[in-house]
Amino acid sequence: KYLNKIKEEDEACRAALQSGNIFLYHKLAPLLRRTDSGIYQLPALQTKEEILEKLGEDKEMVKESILINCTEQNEAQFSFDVGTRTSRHVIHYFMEHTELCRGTFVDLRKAFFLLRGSEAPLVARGQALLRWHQTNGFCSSTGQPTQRNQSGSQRVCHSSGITYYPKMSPVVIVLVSDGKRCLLGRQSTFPRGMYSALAGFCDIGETMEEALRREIAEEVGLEVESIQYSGSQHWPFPQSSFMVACHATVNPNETHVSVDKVELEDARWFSLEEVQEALTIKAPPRNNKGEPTVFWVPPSYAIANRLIQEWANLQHLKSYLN
Ligand SMILES: NC(=O)c1ccc[n+]([C@@H]2O[C@H](COP(=O)([O-])OP(=O)(O)OC[C@H]3O[C@@H](n4cnc5c(N)ncnc54)[C@H](O)[C@@H]3O)[C@@H](O)[C@H]2O)c1
Ligand SMILES: [Mg+2]
Repeated sequence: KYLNKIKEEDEACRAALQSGNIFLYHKLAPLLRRTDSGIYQLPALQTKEEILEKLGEDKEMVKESILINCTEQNEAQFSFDVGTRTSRHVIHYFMEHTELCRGTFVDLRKAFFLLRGSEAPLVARGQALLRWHQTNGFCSSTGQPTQRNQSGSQRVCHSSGITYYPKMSPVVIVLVSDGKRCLLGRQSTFPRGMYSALAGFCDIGETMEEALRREIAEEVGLEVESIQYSGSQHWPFPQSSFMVACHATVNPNETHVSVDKVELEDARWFSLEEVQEALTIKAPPRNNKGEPTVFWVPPSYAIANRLIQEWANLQHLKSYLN
């Protein structure tokens, strides 16, 4: 309820910013702090904190922070990108003084690896909102500048009256099984050796089930028999996607895979043993060119990993019951 209030009411949001926590980014790369015990955290800065006070007149810019969420104690959480402003003074200040907040700006993919628990989705959400504001400054109907509200939950074109809201693209991601094996594929852009569950963007007007059946038919030429929903995830790469994750089965007598070579470099069936081995790999061994040398699957922060883990668990349960 409180989150909704500060999202909608400019005055309440300005007040929340006074005592709220701010997470810093530089050109969409979040600031992380390494603790003495070697754990990485998201440093939550306060508007009154030394580093922000030192900005002098530019301190006003902090008012442009975007509301991300609030904690259970009703502390508002904001994101602020120091790298997008023309003021070189500010950018240099932060790049040279990151030690003041005992941290460094790191690429979001790396941050996903380093952070634990709820901090990874929080940092992704902060980045997604900043990215959306940075790319939606103009109305696509009139070409006029759009104005944000204080929280950043929307932008309005006062000339056309159109209100724009932060956008996600729905994507269906599916782990196909024939009862004994699961189907994984890779795009040529994936790191070497990494295979993942198949995924695809939903077309306008499609249901999730229709998108799933179409993607599997298009990418590997298989006909899905049954679908089971597993979970969902916001995915910030390369832009905000809303990943809907499912398990699906095919007829064990109709498992011939016909790979669409435009979309995928390869797709094939993997046994439980192969999958189990891949799930134990935290960082794949690499050759002297730095390329992974074994079959591995996406890391635990990706919902593909959860699908693969669930499938392996189910196979275990089945063999135990037999
Ligand atoms: N979190 C995870 O575990 C996980 C795992 C696999 C893939 N993914 C993500 O799923 C997404 C979709 O997977 P895919 O690449 O196989 O999709 P896909 O099979 O639909 O193929 C991508 C193509 O779809 C078209 N397209 C249609 N609508 C689009 C839109 N809104 N944005 C971008 N392209 C669009 C483009 O031509 C693009 O080249 C990717 O962004 C990928 O990062 C996430
Ligand atoms: Mg795909």
